[in-house]
Amino acid sequence: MNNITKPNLIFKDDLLTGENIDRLTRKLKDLGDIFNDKAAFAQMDGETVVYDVESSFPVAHGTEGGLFYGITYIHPGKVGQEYFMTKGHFHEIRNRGEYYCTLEGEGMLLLMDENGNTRAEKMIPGSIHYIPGNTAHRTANVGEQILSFSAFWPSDAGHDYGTISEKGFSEILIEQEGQPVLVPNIKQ
Ligand SMILES: O=P(O)(O)OC[C@H]1O[C@](O)(CO)[C@@H](O)[C@@H]1O
Ligand SMILES: [Fe+2]
Repeated sequence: MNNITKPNLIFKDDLLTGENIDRLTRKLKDLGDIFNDKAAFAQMDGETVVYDVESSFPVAHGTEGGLFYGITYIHPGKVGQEYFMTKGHFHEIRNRGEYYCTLEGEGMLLLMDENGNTRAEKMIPGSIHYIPGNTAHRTANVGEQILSFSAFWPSDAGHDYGTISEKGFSEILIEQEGQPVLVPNIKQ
């Protein structure tokens, strides 16, 4: 394998044409509970798009043994010191894992286990990230352009947003002196 040149991804758009495609846009007004700086949030336009997700569902939701594919595009921006980021979730069937592959931009993937231990992985174009089962995941755009990444997850995984929307992650990602830094979440 050492001498093989890895191909560029060429399926970025092809899989996302045709039937069974879902397109979702999340705006600031949909994400009021995830940002800690409520004063900064209140000053911003709720219609601002934070991220778009295009997903391909070749089988019905809940089908055991199938796989879904999606691309998420997170716009650059911050609410106070916190970067624009996804809602974040555990999977409804907790032990289901997922892969992310970064396409463009610069990001951080936050991973939190069920004991509340949070860690972060840097996302750069081409980086591949394994999200184990029983792990909440959230992605933040820490760059100045769009962060896009593809995701592959089991069609029976489902999304559980409840825990995260209530308590958040145990650590939050903020900009300090121009750098992304994880700090304890006072909400917990
Ligand atoms: O579902 P959230 O937390 O808004 O984040 C969107 C991302 O998560 C997924 O729902 C899958 O885990 C993808 O479709 C997308 O990459
Ligand atoms: Fe997921």
